[in-house]
Amino acid sequence: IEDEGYDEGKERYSSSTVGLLKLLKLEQKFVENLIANEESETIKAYLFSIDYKKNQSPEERLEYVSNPLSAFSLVRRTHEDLPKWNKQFQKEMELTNKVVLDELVAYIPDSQDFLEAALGIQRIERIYDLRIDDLAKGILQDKQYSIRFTFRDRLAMGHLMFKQGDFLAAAKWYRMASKLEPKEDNKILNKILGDPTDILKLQYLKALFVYASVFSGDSQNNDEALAKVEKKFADIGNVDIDEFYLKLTKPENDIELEKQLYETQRPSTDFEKGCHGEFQSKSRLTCSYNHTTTPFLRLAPLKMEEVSRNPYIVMYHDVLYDSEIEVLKGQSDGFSNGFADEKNGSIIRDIVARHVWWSEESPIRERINQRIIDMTGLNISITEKIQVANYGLGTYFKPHFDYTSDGFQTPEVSTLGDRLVSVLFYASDVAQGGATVFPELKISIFPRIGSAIWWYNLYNNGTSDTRSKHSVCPVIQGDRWTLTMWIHLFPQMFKAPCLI
Ligand SMILES: O=C(O)CCC(=O)C(=O)O
Ligand SMILES: [Fe+2]
Repeated sequence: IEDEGYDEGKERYSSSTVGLLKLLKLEQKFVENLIANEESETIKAYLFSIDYKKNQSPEERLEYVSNPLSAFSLVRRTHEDLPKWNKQFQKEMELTNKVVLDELVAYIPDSQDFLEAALGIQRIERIYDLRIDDLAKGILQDKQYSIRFTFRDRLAMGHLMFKQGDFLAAAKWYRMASKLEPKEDNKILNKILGDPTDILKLQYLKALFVYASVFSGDSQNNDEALAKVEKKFADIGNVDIDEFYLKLTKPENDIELEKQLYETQRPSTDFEKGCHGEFQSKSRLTCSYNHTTTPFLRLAPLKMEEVSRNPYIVMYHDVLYDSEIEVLKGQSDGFSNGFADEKNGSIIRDIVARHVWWSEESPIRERINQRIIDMTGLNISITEKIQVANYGLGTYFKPHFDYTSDGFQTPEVSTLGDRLVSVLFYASDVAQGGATVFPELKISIFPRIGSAIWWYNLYNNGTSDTRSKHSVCPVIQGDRWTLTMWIHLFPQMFKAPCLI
Protein backbone atom coordinates (compact mmCIF):
# COMPACT_ATOMS: atom_id res chain seq x y z
CA ILE A 1 0.00 0.00 0.00
CA GLU A 2 2.85 2.33 0.80
CA ASP A 3 4.66 1.88 -2.53
CA GLU A 4 3.22 4.65 -4.59
CA GLY A 5 1.81 6.74 -1.81
CA TYR A 6 -1.89 7.23 -1.52
CA ASP A 7 -3.25 9.44 -4.21
CA GLU A 8 -6.71 10.62 -3.30
CA GLY A 9 -7.22 12.28 -6.64
CA LYS A 10 -7.06 8.95 -8.45
CA GLU A 11 -10.19 7.06 -9.25
CA ARG A 12 -10.79 4.05 -7.02
CA TYR A 13 -12.83 1.98 -9.42
CA SER A 14 -13.03 -1.07 -7.17
CA SER A 15 -14.59 0.64 -4.17
CA SER A 16 -18.05 1.11 -5.67
CA THR A 17 -20.26 -0.36 -8.35
CA VAL A 18 -20.54 3.17 -9.73
CA GLY A 19 -16.76 3.19 -10.15
CA LEU A 20 -16.68 -0.30 -11.64
CA LEU A 21 -19.34 0.68 -14.16
CA LYS A 22 -17.17 3.62 -15.18
CA LEU A 23 -14.28 1.25 -15.72
CA LEU A 24 -16.39 -1.12 -17.77
CA LYS A 25 -17.44 1.84 -19.89
CA LEU A 26 -13.81 2.78 -20.38
CA GLU A 27 -13.05 -0.71 -21.63
CA GLN A 28 -16.04 -0.63 -23.93
CA LYS A 29 -14.93 2.69 -25.38
CA PHE A 30 -11.56 1.16 -26.04
CA VAL A 31 -13.25 -1.70 -27.87
CA GLU A 32 -15.46 0.63 -29.90
CA ASN A 33 -12.35 2.27 -31.23
CA LEU A 34 -11.08 -1.05 -32.52
CA ILE A 35 -14.20 -2.38 -34.12
CA ALA A 36 -13.31 -1.04 -37.57
CA ASN A 37 -10.39 -3.47 -37.60
CA GLU A 38 -12.31 -6.40 -36.21
CA GLU A 39 -10.80 -8.78 -38.75
CA SER A 40 -7.34 -8.56 -37.25
CA GLU A 41 -6.26 -11.69 -35.38
CA THR A 42 -4.84 -9.62 -32.55
CA ILE A 43 -8.08 -7.77 -32.06
CA LYS A 44 -10.02 -11.00 -32.22
CA ALA A 45 -7.79 -12.45 -29.51
CA TYR A 46 -8.24 -9.34 -27.43
CA LEU A 47 -12.03 -9.34 -27.74
CA PHE A 48 -12.09 -13.01 -26.85
CA SER A 49 -9.92 -12.44 -23.79
CA ILE A 50 -12.27 -9.84 -22.37
CA ASP A 51 -15.40 -11.79 -23.19
CA TYR A 52 -16.75 -8.92 -25.21
CA LYS A 53 -20.46 -8.97 -26.23
CA LYS A 54 -21.48 -10.19 -22.81
CA ASN A 55 -22.40 -6.84 -21.37
CA GLN A 56 -24.66 -5.08 -23.80
CA SER A 57 -27.57 -3.94 -21.68
CA PRO A 58 -27.38 -1.77 -18.54
CA GLU A 59 -28.74 -4.71 -16.52
CA GLU A 60 -26.02 -7.01 -17.81
CA ARG A 61 -23.39 -4.43 -17.04
CA LEU A 62 -24.63 -3.99 -13.48
CA GLU A 63 -24.75 -7.74 -13.01
CA TYR A 64 -21.21 -8.00 -14.30
CA VAL A 65 -19.73 -5.46 -11.89
CA SER A 66 -21.84 -6.76 -9.00
CA ASN A 67 -20.04 -10.09 -9.13
CA PRO A 68 -16.66 -10.03 -7.36
CA LEU A 69 -15.04 -12.40 -9.83
CA SER A 70 -15.91 -10.49 -12.95
CA ALA A 71 -15.24 -7.20 -11.15
CA PHE A 72 -11.76 -8.38 -10.21
CA SER A 73 -11.16 -9.62 -13.74
CA LEU A 74 -12.13 -6.23 -15.08
CA VAL A 75 -9.78 -4.36 -12.76
CA ARG A 76 -6.93 -6.78 -13.37
CA ARG A 77 -7.12 -6.89 -17.15
CA THR A 78 -7.48 -3.12 -17.53
CA HIS A 79 -4.61 -2.57 -15.11
CA GLU A 80 -2.25 -5.27 -16.36
CA ASP A 81 -3.19 -6.12 -19.92
CA LEU A 82 -4.74 -3.10 -21.55
CA PRO A 83 -1.51 -1.07 -21.87
CA LYS A 84 0.15 -4.06 -23.52
CA TRP A 85 -2.70 -4.59 -25.96
CA ASN A 86 -2.67 -0.90 -26.74
CA LYS A 87 1.03 -0.91 -27.49
CA GLN A 88 0.53 -3.83 -29.84
CA PHE A 89 -2.41 -2.24 -31.64
CA GLN A 90 -0.51 1.00 -32.06
CA LYS A 91 2.40 -0.88 -33.56
CA GLU A 92 0.47 -3.25 -35.75
CA MET A 93 -2.32 -1.26 -37.19
CA GLU A 94 -3.40 1.65 -39.23
CA LEU A 95 -5.79 2.96 -36.66
CA THR A 96 -7.25 6.37 -37.19
CA ASN A 97 -7.88 6.91 -33.51
CA LYS A 98 -4.61 6.03 -31.87
CA VAL A 99 -4.72 9.15 -29.75
CA VAL A 100 -8.09 8.15 -28.33
CA LEU A 101 -6.75 4.76 -27.32
CA ASP A 102 -3.79 6.35 -25.55
CA GLU A 103 -6.12 8.73 -23.79
CA LEU A 104 -8.27 5.89 -22.52
CA VAL A 105 -5.27 3.94 -21.29
CA ALA A 106 -4.28 6.93 -19.19
CA TYR A 107 -7.34 6.26 -17.01
CA ILE A 108 -6.77 2.60 -16.21
CA PRO A 109 -6.73 1.53 -12.53
CA ASP A 110 -3.42 2.09 -10.78
CA SER A 111 -1.67 -0.53 -8.69
CA GLN A 112 -3.31 0.72 -5.49
CA ASP A 113 -6.72 0.11 -7.00
CA PHE A 114 -5.60 -3.28 -8.26
CA LEU A 115 -4.41 -4.20 -4.78
CA GLU A 116 -7.71 -3.00 -3.24
CA ALA A 117 -9.56 -5.29 -5.63
CA ALA A 118 -7.43 -8.27 -4.56
CA LEU A 119 -7.96 -7.37 -0.91
CA GLY A 120 -11.69 -7.31 -1.58
CA ILE A 121 -11.50 -10.89 -2.87
CA GLN A 122 -9.35 -11.86 0.09
CA ARG A 123 -11.85 -10.28 2.49
CA ILE A 124 -14.73 -12.22 0.96
CA GLU A 125 -12.70 -15.41 1.25
CA ARG A 126 -11.74 -14.78 4.86
CA ILE A 127 -14.86 -13.34 6.36
CA TYR A 128 -17.17 -15.87 4.74
CA ASP A 129 -14.71 -18.69 5.20
CA LEU A 130 -14.78 -19.67 1.53
CA ARG A 131 -12.32 -22.00 -0.12
CA ILE A 132 -10.04 -20.47 -2.73
CA ASP A 133 -10.57 -23.43 -5.05
CA ASP A 134 -14.33 -22.80 -4.88
CA LEU A 135 -13.90 -19.07 -5.39
CA ALA A 136 -11.71 -19.57 -8.43
CA LYS A 137 -14.37 -21.79 -9.96
CA GLY A 138 -17.16 -19.30 -9.35
CA ILE A 139 -18.71 -20.91 -6.29
CA LEU A 140 -19.66 -18.26 -3.78
CA GLN A 141 -21.16 -19.76 -0.66
CA ASP A 142 -23.76 -22.17 -2.04
CA LYS A 143 -24.15 -20.52 -5.41
CA GLN A 144 -22.42 -21.52 -8.59
CA TYR A 145 -21.95 -18.59 -10.94
CA SER A 146 -21.09 -18.95 -14.58
CA ILE A 147 -18.17 -16.59 -14.12
CA ARG A 148 -14.76 -18.13 -13.46
CA PHE A 149 -11.39 -16.66 -12.69
CA THR A 150 -9.13 -16.98 -15.72
CA PHE A 151 -5.58 -18.25 -15.57
CA ARG A 152 -4.22 -14.73 -15.38
CA ASP A 153 -6.73 -13.72 -12.69
CA ARG A 154 -5.71 -16.65 -10.52
CA LEU A 155 -2.05 -15.96 -11.11
CA ALA A 156 -2.48 -12.29 -10.20
CA MET A 157 -4.23 -13.23 -6.96
CA GLY A 158 -1.29 -15.50 -6.19
CA HIS A 159 1.22 -12.73 -6.82
CA LEU A 160 -0.70 -10.19 -4.75
CA MET A 161 -1.14 -12.57 -1.83
CA PHE A 162 2.55 -13.44 -2.05
CA LYS A 163 3.42 -9.74 -1.88
CA GLN A 164 1.12 -9.36 1.13
CA GLY A 165 3.04 -12.13 2.86
CA ASP A 166 0.10 -14.51 2.83
CA PHE A 167 1.93 -17.54 1.48
CA LEU A 168 -0.80 -20.03 2.18
CA ALA A 169 -3.33 -18.05 0.14
CA ALA A 170 -0.68 -17.48 -2.54
CA ALA A 171 -0.04 -21.23 -2.78
CA LYS A 172 -3.77 -21.90 -3.05
CA TRP A 173 -4.16 -19.38 -5.86
CA TYR A 174 -1.08 -20.62 -7.72
CA ARG A 175 -2.42 -24.12 -7.39
CA MET A 176 -5.64 -23.03 -9.06
CA ALA A 177 -3.68 -21.20 -11.77
CA SER A 178 -1.70 -24.36 -12.48
CA LYS A 179 -4.95 -26.13 -13.30
CA LEU A 180 -5.78 -23.75 -16.16
CA GLU A 181 -2.31 -23.30 -17.48
CA PRO A 182 -2.33 -25.77 -20.41
CA LYS A 183 -5.77 -24.77 -21.69
CA GLU A 184 -5.04 -21.11 -21.91
CA ASP A 185 -1.77 -21.66 -23.63
CA ASN A 186 -2.73 -19.20 -26.26
CA LYS A 187 0.04 -18.05 -28.57
CA ILE A 188 -1.20 -14.55 -29.29
CA LEU A 189 -2.01 -13.89 -25.66
CA ASN A 190 1.37 -15.09 -24.50
CA LYS A 191 3.14 -13.10 -27.17
CA ILE A 192 1.46 -9.87 -26.19
CA LEU A 193 0.94 -10.28 -22.48
CA GLY A 194 3.97 -12.42 -21.78
CA ASP A 195 4.12 -16.10 -20.95
CA PRO A 196 3.99 -16.43 -17.17
CA THR A 197 4.35 -20.21 -16.98
CA ASP A 198 7.89 -20.18 -15.60
CA ILE A 199 6.99 -17.53 -13.06
CA LEU A 200 4.01 -19.57 -11.96
CA LYS A 201 6.13 -22.65 -11.36
CA LEU A 202 8.72 -20.75 -9.40
CA GLN A 203 6.28 -18.75 -7.34
CA TYR A 204 4.06 -21.72 -6.56
CA LEU A 205 7.02 -23.64 -5.21
CA LYS A 206 8.33 -20.68 -3.24
CA ALA A 207 4.95 -20.01 -1.65
CA LEU A 208 4.61 -23.64 -0.65
CA PHE A 209 8.10 -23.84 0.80
CA VAL A 210 7.71 -20.64 2.81
CA TYR A 211 4.39 -21.80 4.20
CA ALA A 212 5.71 -25.26 5.01
CA SER A 213 8.85 -23.88 6.62
CA VAL A 214 6.86 -21.77 9.08
CA PHE A 215 4.15 -24.38 9.58
CA SER A 216 6.68 -27.07 10.47
CA GLY A 217 8.55 -24.81 12.84
CA ASP A 218 11.65 -24.79 10.66
CA SER A 219 11.46 -21.01 10.52
CA GLN A 220 10.25 -18.61 13.18
CA ASN A 221 8.41 -16.36 10.80
CA ASN A 222 7.67 -15.60 7.17
CA ASP A 223 10.64 -13.30 6.70
CA GLU A 224 13.07 -15.89 7.88
CA ALA A 225 11.42 -18.59 5.78
CA LEU A 226 11.35 -16.40 2.69
CA ALA A 227 15.04 -15.56 3.03
CA LYS A 228 15.88 -19.25 3.29
CA VAL A 229 13.72 -20.16 0.33
CA GLU A 230 15.07 -17.38 -1.87
CA LYS A 231 18.59 -18.51 -1.11
CA LYS A 232 17.75 -22.09 -1.93
CA PHE A 233 16.06 -21.22 -5.20
CA ALA A 234 18.92 -19.01 -6.31
CA ASP A 235 21.01 -22.16 -6.62
CA ILE A 236 18.42 -24.33 -8.32
CA GLY A 237 18.27 -24.62 -12.09
CA ASN A 238 15.14 -24.50 -14.23
CA VAL A 239 15.32 -28.22 -14.88
CA ASP A 240 14.95 -28.98 -11.19
CA ILE A 241 12.11 -26.57 -10.88
CA ASP A 242 10.27 -28.14 -13.80
CA GLU A 243 10.74 -31.55 -12.34
CA PHE A 244 9.51 -30.53 -8.93
CA TYR A 245 6.53 -28.74 -10.37
CA LEU A 246 5.62 -31.73 -12.46
CA LYS A 247 5.64 -33.93 -9.41
CA LEU A 248 3.61 -31.44 -7.44
CA THR A 249 0.87 -31.18 -10.02
CA LYS A 250 0.45 -34.91 -10.53
CA PRO A 251 -3.16 -35.66 -9.62
CA GLU A 252 -2.37 -38.05 -6.78
CA ASN A 253 0.04 -35.57 -5.18
CA ASP A 254 -2.28 -32.67 -5.78
CA ILE A 255 -5.08 -34.35 -3.87
CA GLU A 256 -2.81 -34.84 -0.88
CA LEU A 257 -1.59 -31.27 -1.11
CA GLU A 258 -5.11 -29.92 -1.30
CA LYS A 259 -5.93 -31.64 1.99
CA GLN A 260 -2.94 -30.10 3.66
CA LEU A 261 -3.56 -26.62 2.33
CA TYR A 262 -7.10 -26.56 3.60
CA GLU A 263 -6.39 -28.33 6.86
CA THR A 264 -6.08 -25.43 9.25
CA GLN A 265 -9.27 -23.85 10.38
CA ARG A 266 -9.75 -20.65 12.26
CA PRO A 267 -12.73 -20.07 14.50
CA SER A 268 -15.05 -17.28 13.33
CA THR A 269 -15.25 -13.99 15.19
CA ASP A 270 -18.65 -12.67 16.24
CA PHE A 271 -18.57 -10.21 13.37
CA GLU A 272 -17.98 -13.07 10.93
CA LYS A 273 -20.70 -15.18 12.49
CA GLY A 274 -23.05 -12.28 11.97
CA CYS A 275 -22.01 -12.06 8.34
CA HIS A 276 -22.72 -15.76 7.86
CA GLY A 277 -26.20 -15.24 9.26
CA GLU A 278 -25.37 -17.55 12.16
CA PHE A 279 -26.99 -15.51 14.91
CA GLN A 280 -30.20 -16.91 16.14
CA SER A 281 -32.90 -14.50 15.15
CA LYS A 282 -34.25 -13.01 18.34
CA SER A 283 -37.65 -14.34 19.16
CA ARG A 284 -39.84 -11.80 17.47
CA LEU A 285 -40.11 -8.77 19.58
CA THR A 286 -42.97 -6.85 18.08
CA CYS A 287 -44.14 -5.98 14.64
CA SER A 288 -46.66 -3.23 14.52
CA TYR A 289 -47.81 -0.05 12.89
CA ASN A 290 -46.38 3.03 14.48
CA HIS A 291 -49.02 5.74 14.42
CA THR A 292 -48.02 7.76 17.45
CA THR A 293 -44.55 9.24 17.10
CA THR A 294 -45.79 12.22 15.13
CA PRO A 295 -49.33 13.40 14.34
CA PHE A 296 -48.79 12.59 10.68
CA LEU A 297 -48.48 8.90 11.48
CA ARG A 298 -52.11 8.79 12.57
CA LEU A 299 -52.97 9.13 8.91
CA ALA A 300 -50.15 7.09 7.47
CA PRO A 301 -48.69 4.72 10.04
CA LEU A 302 -45.28 3.18 9.44
CA LYS A 303 -44.51 -0.54 9.54
CA MET A 304 -42.25 -1.03 12.50
CA GLU A 305 -40.29 -4.02 13.76
CA GLU A 306 -38.38 -3.97 17.03
CA VAL A 307 -34.93 -5.49 16.62
CA SER A 308 -33.67 -4.99 20.15
CA ARG A 309 -35.14 -3.38 23.24
CA ASN A 310 -32.01 -2.72 25.20
CA PRO A 311 -30.25 -1.03 23.59
CA TYR A 312 -33.07 0.12 21.41
CA ILE A 313 -32.79 -0.81 17.71
CA VAL A 314 -35.76 -0.62 15.44
CA MET A 315 -36.44 -1.37 11.81
CA TYR A 316 -39.02 0.23 9.55
CA HIS A 317 -40.23 -1.14 6.27
CA ASP A 318 -41.28 0.70 3.11
CA VAL A 319 -39.88 4.03 4.22
CA LEU A 320 -37.83 4.84 1.13
CA TYR A 321 -39.49 4.84 -2.27
CA ASP A 322 -38.10 3.74 -5.61
CA SER A 323 -38.50 7.22 -7.02
CA GLU A 324 -36.44 8.63 -4.16
CA ILE A 325 -33.80 5.96 -4.62
CA GLU A 326 -33.47 6.94 -8.27
CA VAL A 327 -32.82 10.53 -7.27
CA LEU A 328 -30.26 9.70 -4.64
CA LYS A 329 -28.39 7.36 -6.97
CA GLY A 330 -28.28 10.22 -9.42
CA GLN A 331 -26.10 12.09 -6.92
CA SER A 332 -23.31 9.65 -7.53
CA ASP A 333 -21.37 12.04 -9.74
CA GLY A 334 -20.10 13.69 -6.62
CA PHE A 335 -18.78 10.53 -5.06
CA SER A 336 -15.52 10.71 -3.24
CA ASN A 337 -13.17 7.79 -3.50
CA GLY A 338 -13.23 5.00 -1.03
CA PHE A 339 -10.30 4.92 1.36
CA ALA A 340 -7.89 2.15 2.10
CA ASP A 341 -7.47 0.91 5.64
CA GLU A 342 -4.43 2.95 6.31
CA LYS A 343 -4.03 6.54 5.46
CA ASN A 344 -1.23 8.66 6.91
CA GLY A 345 -0.84 6.06 9.60
CA SER A 346 -4.33 6.51 10.98
CA ILE A 347 -6.94 3.88 10.57
CA ILE A 348 -9.66 4.82 8.17
CA ARG A 349 -12.70 2.67 8.50
CA ASP A 350 -14.36 3.78 5.34
CA ILE A 351 -13.53 2.07 2.11
CA VAL A 352 -16.80 2.54 0.34
CA ALA A 353 -17.60 5.38 -2.00
CA ARG A 354 -19.51 8.13 -0.30
CA HIS A 355 -21.32 11.19 -1.28
CA VAL A 356 -22.32 13.87 1.16
CA TRP A 357 -25.68 15.14 0.24
CA TRP A 358 -25.98 18.73 1.35
CA SER A 359 -28.73 20.11 -0.80
CA GLU A 360 -31.21 21.13 1.90
CA GLU A 361 -33.72 22.66 -0.41
CA SER A 362 -34.52 19.61 -2.45
CA PRO A 363 -38.09 18.43 -1.87
CA ILE A 364 -36.88 14.86 -1.62
CA ARG A 365 -34.46 15.69 1.10
CA GLU A 366 -37.32 17.34 3.01
CA ARG A 367 -39.48 14.27 2.64
CA ILE A 368 -36.73 11.98 3.87
CA ASN A 369 -36.06 14.30 6.79
CA GLN A 370 -39.72 14.18 7.68
CA ARG A 371 -39.72 10.41 7.57
CA ILE A 372 -36.72 10.35 9.91
CA ILE A 373 -38.62 12.60 12.28
CA ASP A 374 -41.65 10.30 12.01
CA MET A 375 -39.53 7.24 12.79
CA THR A 376 -37.48 8.68 15.62
CA GLY A 377 -39.50 11.53 17.08
CA LEU A 378 -36.25 13.45 17.31
CA ASN A 379 -35.23 16.89 16.26
CA ILE A 380 -33.15 17.09 13.11
CA SER A 381 -31.00 20.12 12.79
CA ILE A 382 -30.71 21.45 9.26
CA THR A 383 -26.95 21.26 9.49
CA GLU A 384 -27.04 17.50 9.70
CA LYS A 385 -26.01 15.89 6.50
CA ILE A 386 -27.25 12.84 4.70
CA GLN A 387 -24.73 10.54 3.13
CA VAL A 388 -25.22 8.27 0.20
CA ALA A 389 -22.91 5.27 0.13
CA ASN A 390 -22.28 2.78 -2.65
CA TYR A 391 -20.22 -0.36 -2.11
CA GLY A 392 -17.94 -2.17 -4.50
CA LEU A 393 -15.77 -5.27 -4.71
CA GLY A 394 -15.81 -6.88 -1.28
CA THR A 395 -16.01 -3.49 0.40
CA TYR A 396 -17.08 -3.35 4.03
CA PHE A 397 -16.82 -1.47 7.28
CA LYS A 398 -14.74 -2.72 10.14
CA PRO A 399 -16.45 -2.92 13.52
CA HIS A 400 -16.69 0.65 14.77
CA PHE A 401 -18.72 3.12 16.77
CA ASP A 402 -20.49 6.06 15.28
CA TYR A 403 -19.87 8.30 18.28
CA THR A 404 -16.90 10.52 17.79
CA SER A 405 -14.85 9.37 20.75
CA ASP A 406 -14.04 6.50 18.37
CA GLY A 407 -11.52 8.89 16.86
CA PHE A 408 -13.71 10.86 14.53
CA GLN A 409 -14.28 14.57 14.75
CA THR A 410 -16.66 16.32 12.49
CA PRO A 411 -17.47 20.02 12.46
CA GLU A 412 -21.04 19.19 13.51
CA VAL A 413 -19.99 17.59 16.76
CA SER A 414 -18.65 20.78 18.28
CA THR A 415 -21.89 22.64 17.64
CA LEU A 416 -24.45 19.83 17.76
CA GLY A 417 -22.96 17.36 20.21
CA ASP A 418 -22.09 13.75 19.61
CA ARG A 419 -23.99 11.37 17.34
CA LEU A 420 -26.87 10.21 19.50
CA VAL A 421 -28.69 8.17 16.88
CA SER A 422 -27.70 6.59 13.58
CA VAL A 423 -30.36 6.23 10.93
CA LEU A 424 -29.61 3.88 8.07
CA PHE A 425 -31.80 3.39 5.02
CA TYR A 426 -31.24 0.47 2.70
CA ALA A 427 -31.57 1.71 -0.85
CA SER A 428 -31.01 -1.71 -2.44
CA ASP A 429 -31.30 -5.39 -1.80
CA VAL A 430 -28.01 -7.24 -1.69
CA ALA A 431 -28.06 -10.71 -3.23
CA GLN A 432 -25.27 -12.09 -1.05
CA GLY A 433 -23.44 -10.54 1.90
CA GLY A 434 -23.55 -6.94 3.02
CA ALA A 435 -25.33 -7.42 6.35
CA THR A 436 -25.16 -4.82 9.09
CA VAL A 437 -23.85 -6.62 12.17
CA PHE A 438 -23.89 -5.66 15.85
CA PRO A 439 -21.37 -8.22 17.12
CA GLU A 440 -21.82 -7.46 20.84
CA LEU A 441 -25.55 -7.90 20.56
CA LYS A 442 -25.35 -10.84 18.20
CA ILE A 443 -27.68 -9.18 15.76
CA SER A 444 -27.36 -9.04 12.00
CA ILE A 445 -29.64 -7.28 9.60
CA PHE A 446 -29.63 -8.12 5.92
CA PRO A 447 -30.44 -5.19 3.63
CA ARG A 448 -33.91 -4.94 2.20
CA ILE A 449 -34.66 -2.22 -0.26
CA GLY A 450 -36.82 0.52 1.23
CA SER A 451 -36.23 -0.50 4.85
CA ALA A 452 -34.44 1.52 7.48
CA ILE A 453 -33.01 0.90 10.92
CA TRP A 454 -32.06 3.30 13.63
CA TRP A 455 -30.29 2.87 16.94
CA TYR A 456 -28.81 4.78 19.85
CA ASN A 457 -25.06 5.20 20.11
CA LEU A 458 -25.18 6.94 23.48
CA TYR A 459 -26.78 6.25 26.84
CA ASN A 460 -29.44 8.55 28.21
CA ASN A 461 -26.81 10.59 30.01
CA GLY A 462 -24.92 11.16 26.76
CA THR A 463 -22.04 8.78 27.41
CA SER A 464 -20.94 6.21 24.83
CA ASP A 465 -22.79 2.93 24.65
CA THR A 466 -20.21 0.40 23.52
CA ARG A 467 -22.93 -2.09 22.66
CA SER A 468 -23.65 0.04 19.60
CA LYS A 469 -20.52 -1.30 17.91
CA HIS A 470 -21.44 -2.33 14.39
CA SER A 471 -19.91 -3.26 11.08
CA VAL A 472 -20.83 -3.95 7.51
CA CYS A 473 -20.04 -7.36 6.05
CA PRO A 474 -18.32 -7.37 2.68
CA VAL A 475 -20.69 -7.47 -0.21
CA ILE A 476 -20.27 -10.82 -1.93
CA GLN A 477 -22.59 -10.34 -4.85
CA GLY A 478 -24.72 -7.29 -5.31
CA ASP A 479 -25.02 -3.56 -5.55
CA ARG A 480 -25.27 -2.10 -2.05
CA TRP A 481 -26.65 1.39 -1.57
CA THR A 482 -27.41 3.09 1.70
CA LEU A 483 -28.42 6.43 3.06
CA THR A 484 -27.12 7.42 6.47
CA MET A 485 -27.96 10.24 8.81
CA TRP A 486 -26.58 10.89 12.26
CA ILE A 487 -28.80 12.70 14.68
CA HIS A 488 -26.84 14.75 17.15
CA LEU A 489 -27.33 15.20 20.85
CA PHE A 490 -27.82 18.92 21.52
CA PRO A 491 -30.88 19.55 19.32
CA GLN A 492 -32.79 16.96 21.39
CA MET A 493 -32.62 19.19 24.46
CA PHE A 494 -36.29 20.11 24.27
CA LYS A 495 -37.56 17.16 22.26
CA ALA A 496 -36.50 14.50 24.67
CA PRO A 497 -35.29 16.28 27.77
CA CYS A 498 -34.90 13.09 29.76
CA LEU A 499 -32.11 12.09 27.43
CA ILE A 500 -29.77 14.70 28.79
O1 LIG B 1 -24.33 0.54 5.94
C1 LIG B 1 -24.37 0.04 7.05
O2 LIG B 1 -24.88 -1.07 7.25
C2 LIG B 1 -23.76 0.76 8.21
C3 LIG B 1 -22.96 1.95 7.79
C4 LIG B 1 -22.21 2.54 8.95
O3 LIG B 1 -21.89 1.89 9.89
C5 LIG B 1 -21.84 3.96 8.94
O4 LIG B 1 -22.10 4.63 7.95
O5 LIG B 1 -21.29 4.43 9.95
FE1 LIG C 1 -21.42 3.21 11.51
